[in-house]
Amino acid sequence: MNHTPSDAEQTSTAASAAPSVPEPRLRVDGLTVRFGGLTALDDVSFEVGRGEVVALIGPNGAGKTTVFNAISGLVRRAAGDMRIDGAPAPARPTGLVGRRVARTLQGLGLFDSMSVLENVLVPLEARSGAGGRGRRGDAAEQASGCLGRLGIAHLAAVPVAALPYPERKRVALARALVTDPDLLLLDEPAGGLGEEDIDTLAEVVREVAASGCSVLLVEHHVDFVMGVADRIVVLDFGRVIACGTPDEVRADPRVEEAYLGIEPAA
Ligand SMILES: Nc1ncnc2c1ncn2[C@@H]1O[C@H](COP(=O)(O)OP(=O)(O)OP(=O)(O)O)[C@@H](O)[C@H]1O
Repeated sequence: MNHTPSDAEQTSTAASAAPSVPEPRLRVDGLTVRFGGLTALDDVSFEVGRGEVVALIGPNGAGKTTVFNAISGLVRRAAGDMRIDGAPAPARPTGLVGRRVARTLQGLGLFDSMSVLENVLVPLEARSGAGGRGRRGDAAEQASGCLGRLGIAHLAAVPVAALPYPERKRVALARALVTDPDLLLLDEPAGGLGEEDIDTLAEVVREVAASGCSVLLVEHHVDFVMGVADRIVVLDFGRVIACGTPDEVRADPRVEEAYLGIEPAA
């Protein structure tokens, strides 16, 4: 007997034949965070794909750092779902262990009395616990390689306290990159840097993304963001007011009004 497939069967066959779409590296869906009576984030949704650079921009107090803190499990969500490679993001920071997520901090958070190399070894030693001799050797090699990648290998033995701010920022970036993360969260990476250092930073971010690592960055330096981001998410008063390519976001009158400081045309 001839069998003509029903619409439902056709749809089901088409669905099973369709190539599976990989999960985004990070999916934030309906994220809401409250501090007492203040709603710092209100139903925020966006994604970061694999090897994609996404920038979060917005005025002071818009909620950018709170997004990072929520992803890191440092603040409690009132609502929303967050997934890293399809698995729920942790509710506590310790839940990030083993998740291949690294973050830099606005305040850098370096150990000033320790050398550059010792600082960059910290996450590797934390990962391997006490570690055996062999693993310590591997870690030192890995850390030195990372310092070389960021052009600061010659500073390995220098105490961090003796370094000028731009070099300290490179150390903080090296400490995040040394664990070879799949998702890198950069909190104001260009802040306090001169033009030359910002150009170098942009190159590093592009290289990191080209290697498959996804980058989510919070940044006020608009030229850096426009040059390095594949997509930009604009927050204002805890809500997403625009999302798109740099050109799309630049042309959006809501963004000009809220953030870029240009009066929208009447
Ligand atoms: N731990 C906290 N307790 C109470 N309020 C907080 C806390 N953290 C942030 N906020 C408030 O939440 C809102 C969002 O702050 P957040 O630091 O995320 O903004 P931001 O966009 O990163 O700002 P900036 O660009 O100045 O760093 C602000 O009104 C801030 O005062």
